[in-house]
Order: sequence, then structure tokens, then C-alpha cells
Amino acid sequence: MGSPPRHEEEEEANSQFVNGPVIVGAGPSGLAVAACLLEHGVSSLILERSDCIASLWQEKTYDRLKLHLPKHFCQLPLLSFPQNFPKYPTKYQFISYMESYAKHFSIGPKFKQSVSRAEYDFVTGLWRVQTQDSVYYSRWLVVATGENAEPVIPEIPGMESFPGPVIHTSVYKSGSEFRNQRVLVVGCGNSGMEVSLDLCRYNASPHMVVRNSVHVLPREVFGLSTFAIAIELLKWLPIKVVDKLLLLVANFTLGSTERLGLRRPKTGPIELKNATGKTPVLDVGALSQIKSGRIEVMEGVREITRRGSAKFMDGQEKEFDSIILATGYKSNVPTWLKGTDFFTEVGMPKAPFPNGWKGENGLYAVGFTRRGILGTSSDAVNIARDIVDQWRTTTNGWKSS
Ligand SMILES: Cc1cc2nc3c(=O)[nH]c(=O)nc-3n(C[C@H](O)[C@H](O)[C@H](O)COP(=O)(O)OP(=O)(O)OC[C@H]3O[C@@H](n4cnc5c(N)ncnc54)[C@H](O)[C@@H]3O)c2cc1C
Ligand SMILES: NC(=O)C1=CN([C@@H]2O[C@H](COP(=O)(O)OP(=O)(O)OC[C@H]3O[C@@H](n4cnc5c(N)ncnc54)[C@H](OP(=O)(O)O)[C@@H]3O)[C@@H](O)[C@H]2O)C=CC1
Ligand SMILES: O=C(O)C(=O)Cc1c[nH]c2ccccc12
Repeated sequence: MGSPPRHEEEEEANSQFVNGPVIVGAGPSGLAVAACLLEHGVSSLILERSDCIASLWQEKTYDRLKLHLPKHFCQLPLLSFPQNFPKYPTKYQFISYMESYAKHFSIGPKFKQSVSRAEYDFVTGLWRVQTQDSVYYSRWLVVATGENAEPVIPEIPGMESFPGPVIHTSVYKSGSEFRNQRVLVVGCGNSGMEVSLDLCRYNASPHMVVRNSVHVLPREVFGLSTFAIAIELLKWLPIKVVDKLLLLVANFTLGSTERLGLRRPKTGPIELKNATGKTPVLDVGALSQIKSGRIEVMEGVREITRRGSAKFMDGQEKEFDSIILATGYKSNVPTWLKGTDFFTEVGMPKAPFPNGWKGENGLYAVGFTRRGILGTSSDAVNIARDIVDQWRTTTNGWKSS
């Protein structure tokens, strides 16, 4: 029996130099960067932990999800949505667009490659990117793992002893699994609102926890997208004024949300989005279910009991069959990217938009703008231009010196 290979020999056998950037993540952001690079003749290697592109959309979203911004805000650079898509495409249409996008540019990511560590080697001037089976070396590392890489699971006392199912919205598919159930929905962002609405359609009884304040805006006003109106107004007016107008319109069309238990933050919706990343809820029907009492708004949860009830901050106690955590997502960058202070401890670029796309030594970040696909597109164009400029001053990606 031969002795087992030494660590360095093993690494040697499974390592490869990538003549172009390594992109981590085959979501919209990774694909957009790859496409913009190919447009200028630069190829790249995408490493993706799951076995498909756009895995967030394919595997972690509910059946009834539609884009809630009009389609022209959600398309990637260089290829538009098909003409026949509705104003608010379904998730299936969005996925089919992403599939055609990858096919159009012949982008073939390496699947089932979870990046566990990446760091810059100052000696060789290369990024060393480690997955479970290989090590890749490249001059450029593009982080495209997204703001929604991992679910946020809150620590609620007693939750582990709840007798029924406790799931995060990333595994919720449809209310059909919760028919006639009393369901505690923790969180009131877009996911909490839309899951609660979906549950109503299956005759479940959702109780939605609102521990704080929330801005709810109509998705449309007089047939025009509220988001599009805001973008237009921002070209002429300061944020504070646009926020005032949005709130006027929201109060006019939706009525006061405060009396429904949905207190508004003191800061306006766009100012808050810019400062904290907190996305306002764009209402697609949940509010009318709250008004009719079919969705009950509850205060923060104090404790979950092993008997299957939840105790709330206001002293109420209610029994539930299931719990759905609509508590949002987080970046996973700090778990695998080492030796750089470009990202904060929660895995977001330190530099504010629009400057968070470029780090040092060939490091880039795409899709961390808290501006959805719109932000992704802006980052992808900037990153590709920057890398292509370097590529052109080198031979085959190597410095010609
Ligand atoms: C329910 C929901 C609805 C949304 N709706 C909209 C909308 O209507 N409009 C809009 O503009 N935005 C929307 N968003 C925001 C969403 O983040 C973007 O649409 C988009 O998916 C971001 O793309 P991304 O490529 O940056 O991230 P992701 O789509 O999350 O892709 C990141 C990829 O990286 C992979 N990955 C992560 N870690 C690793 C690792 N260590 N190694 C290898 N691969 C890794 C993941 O598997 C994933 O495939 C929505 C988000 C959610 C959760
Ligand atoms: N149709 C669409 O286009 C949709 C888009 N999205 C997008 O996906 C992204 C993620 O949205 P979402 O999943 O809603 O996540 P968000 O981060 O937007 O919302 C999380 C919610 O959970 C609450 N929360 C977190 N922890 C606790 C806790 N311990 N107890 C009680 N409440 C808690 C938060 O409250 P607090 O504010 O107090 O922290 C907040 O209300 C957003 O950008 C959203 O716009 C989502 C669904 C549909
Ligand atoms: O739905 C989302 O999560 C998005 O990221 C889309 C989006 C980008 N910028 C916004 C501002 C207000 C509401 C939604 C978005």
C-alpha cells in the first residue's frame, strides 16, 4: 500500500489556473458579469454551489411569486425580456429568461462547486479559490454570492420545542401545505406579506408578527408603478420631498396603515432604503386581507411553548399548527472570503453605492447594492469594463511587463 499523498501533492493534482476571472455564484449577478465580459472577448469561470443557475429563484422561492417592479427594471445588460412578457413577470418567466440568457451567451458554470475559502496571495499576485474538490487560481475574483445567500433564523425562546413544523420562507412553496391551519408568520417584509396572502387563498389563518415599523406602499398608482414614479421624481426633487409625496399617495390609496397595527418608520421609505437597505413593502393584496381581519397582525413574539402556542409581547397567547419565518436573508461572504477588509462583518461592501463594486488586487463585488437587479446591472457593466481594460493591457490575461 502506498502512503497517502501529501497535502501539497493532492492540491497540485486538483488545482487549475483560470485564464480570466473566477466568479463565485451563478445567480443573475454572476451571469451578468460573465455576459458583459464575453461581449469583449474575455471568458471567465463561474463556480456555483447548487446544480442550476439562478438557484435562489429556482429553489428558494414560492410558486406564486411575481416580480413586483415592472420588467424593465429587472432585466440584465445586453438582453431584454421577450416582448410578450407581462409587466410583472412570474418567477417562472424570470427563470426562463435567465436560462435563455445563459444559453445566449454560452455561459456554462461549474455546478456543485461550493467555495469554502478564497484569499489573495501577495507572492503570486493571484486569488486562490478553494471548493470541495479543487483549487482555482486567478488574477480576478468576482463575488456574486448575493445578499440573500443564507436565511436569517431568529432565536426565539422555546422555538426548538414547538411541536409543529417551523420553516423559513426560502422553503415555502404554497399555502396548499397549510390548508385550514393556524400559521404564525414571523416578519412583515415583502416575503411575510406575500406568504400571509398566499395562506389566505388556502383558507389558512395567518397571524403575522410585526415587531417594529414598516412602510407599505401601493405597487401601482393609477396604473403606474409606484417605483417607476419614484425614480422619475427623484430626477427632479430631493429624496425627502419624494418620500413625502409617496406617503401622501400611500395614505390616499391605502388609508392609514397605523390603525391596522402597521406603524410607519419616522424616516421615509426611500431614505430608509438607502440608509439601511430595508425594502418597503409593495402591496399586492395583503393589506386588504389585513383590513378584513383574515390576516391578523400580532406584536413581537416573547416565547414559543412546547404546547404549540406563542406568547406575544402584549400578553396574548395563541395556539398555532405551523410557524413560517419570514425573517429575511444574509450574505455569506465572511464565511469564505479571507484576508480582505473590503466587506463588513455582515458581508456587505463597506463603500456605499455606487462605489461598492471594486476592491483591491482584482477583487470585485456584484449585486450587493440593495437595489435588486437594477443594482446588479450597474455593477456588472462597471466590473466588466474594469477587467476588460486590464485584460487589454496584458497578454492572455498575464501582465506583459
Ligand atoms: C423572494 C425574493 C424576490 C425578489 N424579487 C426581486 C424583484 O422582483 N426584483 C429585483 O430586482 N430583485 C428581487 N429580489 C432580489 C434578488 O436578490 C435579486 O433578484 C437577485 O436574485 C440577486 O442576484 P444575485 O446573483 O446577486 O444573487 P442570487 O440570486 O442569490 O445568486 C447567488 C448565487 O450564488 C451561489 N452561492 C452562494 N454562496 C456560494 C458559495 N460559497 N460558493 C458557490 N456558490 C455560492 C448561490 O447558490 C446562488 O446561486 C428578490 C429576492 C427574493 C428573495
Ligand atoms: N415579489 C417580490 O418581488 C418580492 C421581493 N422580495 C424581496 O426579497 C428580499 C427579502 O425580503 P424578506 O424575505 O421579506 O426579508 P426582509 O429582510 O425584507 O424582512 C424581514 C422581516 O423579518 C422581520 N424580523 C427579522 N427578525 C425578526 C424577529 N426575530 N422577530 C420578528 N420579526 C423579525 C423584520 O423586522 P424588522 O424590520 O423589525 O427587523 C422584517 O419585517 C427583499 O429585498 C424583498 O423586497 C421578497 C418577497 C417578494
Ligand atoms: O424587491 C426587491 O427586493 C428589490 O430589491 C427591488 C428593489 C430595488 N430597489 C427597491 C426599492 C424599493 C422597493 C423595491 C426595490
